[in-house]
Amino acid sequence: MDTSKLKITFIGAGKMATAIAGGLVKSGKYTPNQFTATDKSEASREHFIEKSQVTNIIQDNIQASKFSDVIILAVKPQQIEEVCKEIAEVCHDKLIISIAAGTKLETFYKLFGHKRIIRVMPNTPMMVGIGASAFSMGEQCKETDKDICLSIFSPVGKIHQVEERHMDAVTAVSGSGPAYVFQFIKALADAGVQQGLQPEVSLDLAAQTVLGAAMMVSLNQGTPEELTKAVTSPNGTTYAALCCMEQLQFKETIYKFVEAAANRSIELGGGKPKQA
Ligand SMILES: NC(=O)C1=CN([C@@H]2O[C@H](COP(=O)(O)OP(=O)(O)OC[C@H]3O[C@@H](n4cnc5c(N)ncnc54)[C@H](OP(=O)(O)O)[C@@H]3O)[C@@H](O)[C@H]2O)C=CC1
Ligand SMILES: O=C(O)[C@@H]1CCC=N1
Repeated sequence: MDTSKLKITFIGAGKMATAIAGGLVKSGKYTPNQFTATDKSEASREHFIEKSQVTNIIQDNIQASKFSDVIILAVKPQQIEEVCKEIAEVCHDKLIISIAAGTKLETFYKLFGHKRIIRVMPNTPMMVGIGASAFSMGEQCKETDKDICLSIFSPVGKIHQVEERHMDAVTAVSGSGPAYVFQFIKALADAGVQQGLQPEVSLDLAAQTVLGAAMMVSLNQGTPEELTKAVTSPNGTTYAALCCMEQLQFKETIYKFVEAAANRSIELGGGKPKQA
């Protein structure tokens, strides 16, 4: 679709809005003047301008919403209600996209008095064009609204449509996921330092290894199991490490922290976490 005339407002210009706007400008699919952003915090406003190249940033949420076609709600879940109540009167004819963790479509229906809302769970690697996101459509969304949503999130990564009941799982896997991977990279690099490597060499080797392995999965070079097998020589170094990982319950540990994130997403949406 032709997005050249689309006007988009971010309410909240923090880390995630910066990643989306910055990634879209870098992709060349949008120009900085198609975006407006608002933020209460001066530090966030300055960071947003510096990283996204978008300079149209103000403090008035109503003004910023009035003249845009799409409003992206990018404040923390705890700030969503206040912001929606403030801008609802100028949003009757707007497509609303929320990226807030946990907050349900039903909540937005009540706050806006219409159902032209899309819930998206993005992630910060959008800043470098390799995001992963999923979305669920509100009941009054048109097919063109889906096209608009795809035109915003697909230039900066992959996007999947999911049923809303799966949004907590998406949040726990790909929304929070970059943090798990950063922790893994840091630990792998630190372990390399412990084995005698220079810190910058070890960090580069660790990051490049994660990047390469992820690319192999993403480009369908094999299943993770097949690709693991290809690295593992009989009774070799990888085999020794994999035995140790199994003993340390590596997989079970991942299940547990992903469950903790999903449960927190459920709580943020006003629900009761699932029992383990
Ligand atoms: N960070 C991530 O990786 C991801 C975040 N999300 C979701 O995105 C949303 C934003 O997260 P994130 O970018 O990390 O958060 P940030 O805190 O970085 O950004 C939110 C910004 O909104 C500002 N703000 C608060 N109240 C208002 C208001 N009334 N009007 C305008 N601006 C306001 C905040 O200012 P102040 O700090 O002064 O309150 C802050 O600068 C959250 O709902 C989160 O669940 C989803 C996927 C990934
Ligand atoms: O930590 C959070 O709550 C947000 C949602 C997903 C990633 N960051």
